[in-house]
Amino acid sequence: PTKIILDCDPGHDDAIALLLAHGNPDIDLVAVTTVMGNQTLDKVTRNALSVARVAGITGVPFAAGCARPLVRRIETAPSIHGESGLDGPVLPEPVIRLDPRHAVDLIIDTIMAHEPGEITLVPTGALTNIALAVRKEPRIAQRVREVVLMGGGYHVGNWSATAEFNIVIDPEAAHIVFNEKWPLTMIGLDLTHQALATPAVAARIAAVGTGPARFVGELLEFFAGTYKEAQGFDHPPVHDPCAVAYVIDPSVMAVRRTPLDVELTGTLTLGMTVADFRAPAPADCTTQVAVDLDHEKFWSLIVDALERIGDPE
Ligand SMILES: Nc1ccc([C@@H]2N[C@H](CO)[C@@H](O)[C@H]2O)cc1
Ligand SMILES: [Ca+2]
Repeated sequence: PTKIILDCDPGHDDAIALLLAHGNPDIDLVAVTTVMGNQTLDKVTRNALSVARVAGITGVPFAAGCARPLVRRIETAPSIHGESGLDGPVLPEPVIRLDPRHAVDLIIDTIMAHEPGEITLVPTGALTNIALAVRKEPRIAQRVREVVLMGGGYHVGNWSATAEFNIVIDPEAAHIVFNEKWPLTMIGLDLTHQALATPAVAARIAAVGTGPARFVGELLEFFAGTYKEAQGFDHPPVHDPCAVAYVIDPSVMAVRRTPLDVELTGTLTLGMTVADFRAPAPADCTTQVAVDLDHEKFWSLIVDALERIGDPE
């Protein structure tokens, strides 16, 4: 199995990414860290611990990270995720307790305790924790197997005309992460807007018939409502599990090697992830973007993970 650290801001789709990572046998979830974003740090952290209880995750360290971006003021997304950050289902009282370390230290300690090339970093929120980790311990840049992140978009924005939420709420952190020399796969909105939770998908999930499946159903019901209201989508795009799915089975999406960078001074383009598709990609290009999703294979991974999780309680 591939060992991953999931750095997240639950968030409806982060929660499903956590369930997928836990349920899929090809993933070894070695640590979970939280970062502000969809809601404040205390809320997303409490949400992560609640999802851990729903999923039956034990023996995995969870640590809270940064409560605000490196430079700018915090910005949350209650219009999509609600006041709690995980509105919809009843959230069970957490049973596991937080690791006492800061997320940045848990990330560094975990990577440095494993052999080079063993740990894959999977950020599905702002890149604040990841940026600070690689500044505090630069050696992680050559020890990490790869960074597979949900964020950005080469032709799509959702928090502005040109920028995606995870990137634009902390563009300086994103600039740091995108410019390290580690292998980096950007799973942006161009890809994740293909991961639509249609009624047929919701029906397949409901048919699993377990508590966690019902929990996901309630998440999707709320997410569908806010996505329709706030962004005019008929079905909600479930972004974050796409990053975990790529780690499980890279054939679930087509990728394209291309230089990437993050705009820090644009008026209309602040936080835009700029992909240079001019051919050929330079020999030293270590970044790639996801372009096309195998919808059927993706959702089957999620249904399979829920079937394997069963009813933990
Ligand atoms: N409108 C909106 C804002 C933020 C998010 C969160 N940010 C990323 C998508 O932009 C995902 O990680 C998701 O959790 C989703 C929708
Ligand atoms: Ca997220």
